[in-house]
Amino acid sequence: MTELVNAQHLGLAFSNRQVLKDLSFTIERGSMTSLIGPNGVGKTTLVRLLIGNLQPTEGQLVFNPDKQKLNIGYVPQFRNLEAEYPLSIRSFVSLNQLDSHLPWKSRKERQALDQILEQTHLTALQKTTVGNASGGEKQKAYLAQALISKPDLLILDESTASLDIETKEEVMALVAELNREHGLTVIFVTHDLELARKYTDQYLFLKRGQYEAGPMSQLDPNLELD
Ligand SMILES: Nc1ncnc2c1ncn2[C@@H]1O[C@H](COP(=O)(O)OP(=O)(O)OP(=O)(O)O)[C@@H](O)[C@H]1O
Repeated sequence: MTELVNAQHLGLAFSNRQVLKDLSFTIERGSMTSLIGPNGVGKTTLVRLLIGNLQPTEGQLVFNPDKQKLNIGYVPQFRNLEAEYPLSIRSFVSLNQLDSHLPWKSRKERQALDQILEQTHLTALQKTTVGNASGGEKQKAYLAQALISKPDLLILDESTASLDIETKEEVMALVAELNREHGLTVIFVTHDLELARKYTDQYLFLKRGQYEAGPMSQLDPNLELD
């Protein structure tokens, strides 16, 4: 595996409040890492650093290949879209397709859409309006929308919270399949240690002023968050 992200002695302070301190870790290409830790410990702050909308106050984030910013796919916590939401799943996914500024889709863009819909098992549902899709289908549509821009890294930010257990599993099984078959690199921000253990191979555990990182097999089996 090659490194995608190398965080070197990262620190982040908001005015006089130090949130992250001397944080060093790597994210390998094709890995699935759970970002865990109690409420308020700095997980969102770290995500904002990775996305590039905050700059570290100490240390640095180095990307491989060397660039200022990664192309990040981001899937937020599930938010329901009402039944009246009129876009089809296909159109919804294409909202994030930034290849051209033409008012119509090129053949290449249509093919890319077909491919993502297939990879996320949404082909048969592509004409369904998002408003009429189930919770799991909606979350898969958000996932497909994040993937259409071919991100270097997919961040699932509590993306399974507030879904029922079966749907959480369905979404994570799909992410794991995308990781296995297409080498997708994933950071899963979660409080759900069961899902983290089942679906991800690495962990980064932020504690107040400290952290732990390593293969998931080394995470304390008795750990409880919050
Ligand atoms: N823009 C900001 N200005 C000042 N303080 C901030 C700012 N953003 C976050 N913080 C503080 O930084 C700390 C870390 O917040 P952050 O949202 O990163 O935690 P978190 O681990 O994501 O929490 P949760 O699990 O509850 O989402 C908190 O004490 C928060 O109040």
